[in-house]
Amino acid sequence: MSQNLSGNIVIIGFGNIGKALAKGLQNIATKELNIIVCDREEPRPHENYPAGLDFKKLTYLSYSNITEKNNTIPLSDKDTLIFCVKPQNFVESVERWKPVFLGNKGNPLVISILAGTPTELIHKYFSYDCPVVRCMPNIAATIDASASVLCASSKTPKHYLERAKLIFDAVGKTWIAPEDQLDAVTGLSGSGPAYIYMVIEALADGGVKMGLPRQLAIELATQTVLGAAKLVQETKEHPAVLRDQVTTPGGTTISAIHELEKCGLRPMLISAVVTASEKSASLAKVVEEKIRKQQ
Ligand SMILES: NC(=O)C1=CN([C@@H]2O[C@H](COP(=O)(O)OP(=O)(O)OC[C@H]3O[C@@H](n4cnc5c(N)ncnc54)[C@H](OP(=O)(O)O)[C@@H]3O)[C@@H](O)[C@H]2O)C=CC1
Ligand SMILES: O=C(O)[C@@H]1CCC=N1
Repeated sequence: MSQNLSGNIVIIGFGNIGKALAKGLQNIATKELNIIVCDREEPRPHENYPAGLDFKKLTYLSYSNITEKNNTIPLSDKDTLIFCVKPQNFVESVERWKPVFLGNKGNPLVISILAGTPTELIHKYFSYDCPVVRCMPNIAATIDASASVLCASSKTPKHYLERAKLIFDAVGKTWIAPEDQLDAVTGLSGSGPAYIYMVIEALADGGVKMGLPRQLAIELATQTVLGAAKLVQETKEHPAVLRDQVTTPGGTTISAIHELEKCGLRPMLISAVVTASEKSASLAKVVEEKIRKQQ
């Protein structure tokens, strides 16, 4: 897989997801494939970094150690820029980093993982010449377990989408989907890990309430979520079929399911995905407004 990737992969924005991608991608770094990360500031000692992140496998650029005057790193067609900043910081990040990376050598692939930001806006503000791919990964990229969904802009030749897929294949599983599904993907698998952490925490609290030690309760809740997810993935059974296999007639599980139905677990999770998808779609306006003010 990694033999087809070469050049530079530049991650702009070294926050939560930027660090996760850097941690995942450092494993495919070679003499021919450099991973460059860019943020406003130098790494701060008190910051949280993913376990195993190795700064020696990365080149780190900050506002203070690179300036347009003293360094430019013109990227070519075989290089890739991945924007990992918040939508409201996209315009500022283009202003700051475009002069560093866009010389006259070529047009790198530009990947945006910004929630809610259409490829058309990336073209409009960054470049109409560069190929543009939009991707929604998730935080499990840190351990090569991301669910990532990709789409290319209509102007982008297919082989660039294939390159983007190779990059995200290195940090988990990937799917290709039409761009109009990316907000729904964001509400489901982009934000989804947060919902599952809440589920794990609440299950563990239930165990603690019933007398289990906290650490054991967290480990059991985690393994239960992992095992249940793996069973769906490996058997490809509908989740309802697997749920029925746990639900012994007159047993414990059906009593709990009755309680979950009364409390509205399913409508609650459906609403969570819907509201996060709608919020994602609304973020395009934030970027549009920033672009309008800049022009
Ligand atoms: N977190 C997640 O699980 C996922 C996030 N995303 C998307 O990724 C993007 C980032 O999210 P997240 O990592 O959570 O946010 P964070 O705030 O954790 O990270 C953003 C990082 O970008 C930095 N930054 C801001 N402006 C610039 C700039 N001009 N140049 C370089 N770096 C800059 C920020 O620095 P500073 O702190 O100084 O502002 C910060 O370190 C968002 O668009 C989000 O929609 C997509 C999928 C999953
Ligand atoms: O919360 C957010 O906006 C980002 C997008 C998906 C996950 N985190």
